[in-house]
Amino acid sequence: MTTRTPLMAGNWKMNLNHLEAIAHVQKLAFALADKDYDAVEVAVLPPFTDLRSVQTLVDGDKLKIKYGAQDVSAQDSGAYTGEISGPMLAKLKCTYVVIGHSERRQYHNETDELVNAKVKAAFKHGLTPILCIGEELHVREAGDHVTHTLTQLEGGLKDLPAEQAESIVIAYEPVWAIGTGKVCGSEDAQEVCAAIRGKIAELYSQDVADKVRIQYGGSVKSGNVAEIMAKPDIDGALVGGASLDADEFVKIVRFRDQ
Ligand SMILES: O=C[C@H](O)COP(=O)(O)O
Repeated sequence: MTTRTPLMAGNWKMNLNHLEAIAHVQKLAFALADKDYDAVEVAVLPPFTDLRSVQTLVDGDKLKIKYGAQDVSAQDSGAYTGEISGPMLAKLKCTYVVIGHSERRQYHNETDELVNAKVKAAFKHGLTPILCIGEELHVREAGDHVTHTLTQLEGGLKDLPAEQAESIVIAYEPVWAIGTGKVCGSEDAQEVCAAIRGKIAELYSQDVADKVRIQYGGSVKSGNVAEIMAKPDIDGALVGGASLDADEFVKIVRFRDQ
């Protein structure tokens, strides 16, 4: 039985400028102790413009907090105005990169094909993808949430070798629970996360499936995180709004105390 270290990641979305980012990470660093990092991997996912400042702080103060980006280009370089490449993020020593967040799928028309290309670009440059999948409300109401989410999973993982797949992080984020305050019931979240692990076992092997960390995301707060984390196939949370409040995010990291 593989032991998976929980990953609590704060997706700041389009919030906090680079000065605010420094103050925020300093607050987190001040509050978090070695025992927190021993139990949980903690990461922040700031906007691109903050990454250099966060890197300087993390390097300079030798912080144990990890960081990453919210998106990556499928291309390595070239005439792609506005895009940020894998090599650029690798140079900033990012550990993680969020790929296929529902806000990218919805507002930037990202398809499973593009998401798959971005996953491959991330691995090519030594970044660990946090691959986001999950259904909209109408899909859940129709009872198609598992099929829909597994189709996105298969699309995102297409042609990915097992040695890469085993280190990917999957974030199950039901779109209707994002930023709405409507948290998906822990049983419902577990149902989909178990199905995700089952599909990975089918696509690769049980050994690979046992290694992959699956996060839940959607209105996670200190008040509901413990119940969610009690589920066997949920290995962490991708936290949006609540990660902007340092005290609240620290409480989420300390989910075992809630
Ligand atoms: O990436 C994070 C998710 O979209 C969840 O956002 P939220 O915690 O604000 O609902």
